[in-house]
Amino acid sequence: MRPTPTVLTPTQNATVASTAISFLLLVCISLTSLIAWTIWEERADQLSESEVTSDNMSRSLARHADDTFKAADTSLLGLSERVLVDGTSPAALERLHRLLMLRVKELPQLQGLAIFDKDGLRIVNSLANKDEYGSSADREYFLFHRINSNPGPHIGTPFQARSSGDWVIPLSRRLDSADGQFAGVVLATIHVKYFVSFYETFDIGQQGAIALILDNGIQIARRPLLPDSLGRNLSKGPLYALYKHGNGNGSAMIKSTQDGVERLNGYRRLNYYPIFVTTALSKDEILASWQRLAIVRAVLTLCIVAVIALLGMRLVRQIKMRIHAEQEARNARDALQGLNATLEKLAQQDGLTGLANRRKFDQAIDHALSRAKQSAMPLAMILIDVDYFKKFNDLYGHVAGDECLRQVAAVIKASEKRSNDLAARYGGEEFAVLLPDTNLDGALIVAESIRKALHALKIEHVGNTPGIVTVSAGIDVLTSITEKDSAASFVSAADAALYGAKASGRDRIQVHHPIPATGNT
Ligand SMILES: Nc1nc2c(ncn2[C@@H]2O[C@H](COP(=O)(O)OP(=O)(O)OP(=O)(O)O)[C@@H](O)[C@H]2O)c(=O)[nH]1
Repeated sequence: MRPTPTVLTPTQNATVASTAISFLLLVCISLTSLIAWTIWEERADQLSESEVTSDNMSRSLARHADDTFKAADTSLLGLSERVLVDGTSPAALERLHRLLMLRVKELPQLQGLAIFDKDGLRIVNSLANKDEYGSSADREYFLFHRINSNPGPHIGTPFQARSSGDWVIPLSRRLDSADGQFAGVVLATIHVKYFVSFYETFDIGQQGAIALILDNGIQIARRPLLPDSLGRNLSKGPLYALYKHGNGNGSAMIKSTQDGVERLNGYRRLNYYPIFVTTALSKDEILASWQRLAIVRAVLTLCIVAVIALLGMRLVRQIKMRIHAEQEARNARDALQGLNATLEKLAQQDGLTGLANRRKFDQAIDHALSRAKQSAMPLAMILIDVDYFKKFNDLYGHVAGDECLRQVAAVIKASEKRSNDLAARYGGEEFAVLLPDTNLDGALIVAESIRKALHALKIEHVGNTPGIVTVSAGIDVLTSITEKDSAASFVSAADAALYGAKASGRDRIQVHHPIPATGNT
């Protein structure tokens, strides 16, 4: 046996449609959110990887700068010792000059070495023509050592060497006489381009930057080397603030005050010298490959979401069409049921008078009989017949006869006082009234009221003795229903009474039992 299909109510159908729309929205939003979250996570990973790279580079560059300054500083210590031990006799200075030239050749970072006396006058230098560029009294490093008794190394602001015009970083130490008085300065100048060339060997992208910055914020080397890079004071910038307030190492995303580019800056302090190195990778370049991938992913995701949305909308449309079709089918079914009910009613109605027809009346008798049997209540029937109706038709015509029957029917219909009372056209000019729970007295009252009401209408009928249309009626009342009582016997008893009424002069009521007839006799 095929299972009966489940029919949903309109509310349930609407719920199905809205659930489908909600599901569709949920899928689209979830998918978009998931991809957006993944893309964002990948961005964070990319930045975090670059942070590690930048930190590693800063570490190795700090080590390189330490080694570079250390090698030069070691030479300065050796020279100081030599001057103190050998003195400054012409022969000693001649040996010293050769030694200085040798050191400069050995160490590629060195631009030159020089020793100055307490007045800043050159004692000896590493130049081939040792008599050139005799004084440094105006140089920052000389002025620094003259007033600072600290014997440690000093790294000053870069300047252009008078001998070559190259930018150099001065690394110097103070010379003290045997009695502790300022005796001069021993100086090593280090090529800025030595650092810059080294920094150029690293892959830091087109917009990356590497810088070497003194502890006081003065920049002493940078890649790329801009015209105002060297000697620039960065102590007011955000990177310097971070460096000063942290432990000397770290990283941060900072917008450069030098060229306006936003970069991820890793910074690290040198171990032996008051300098820190910073490696900056451009944020745009770090995120460039991520950005390309993110755009492709976003476009693909939007395409997928659009396809899902389109298919989903089609599905929802089909659901709505199905709901609509079901609604229409329901409406058609309701209309059909209404039509059936009308047909059913018409099938039980008399076309001329609108009263119940014979078929309906027969059904009603059966039903009333079984009810009366159960309830032991009386059941009455009145059969009514228009007197001399053949004559009426003959006198006034069939159409007038029909109209007369309609008027008689209306009078009889008015006798239906209770819901179970039923007035019917029994056939031709004969009518019947079924009165459940009604005894003889009640039935007589109803029959008499019909007869009188018709009198009151005064429908002319010259073929009838009173001159108006009258009716005769026969009544039968069943007080206690037995097995031998049937619809047929019930009707025939009433019919017999009606026959009696006709026979005894018409326009009267006769009861089936031998009870004296009432009326105008
Ligand atoms: N106009 C019209 N006449 C009908 C209709 N049904 C039955 N008749 C007529 O009613 C008449 C009944 O006549 P009879 O049965 O001889 O009875 P009667 O003339 O009323 O005489 P009594 O019943 O003895 O008083 C017939 O002429 C039928 O043609 C109807 O629907 N319309």
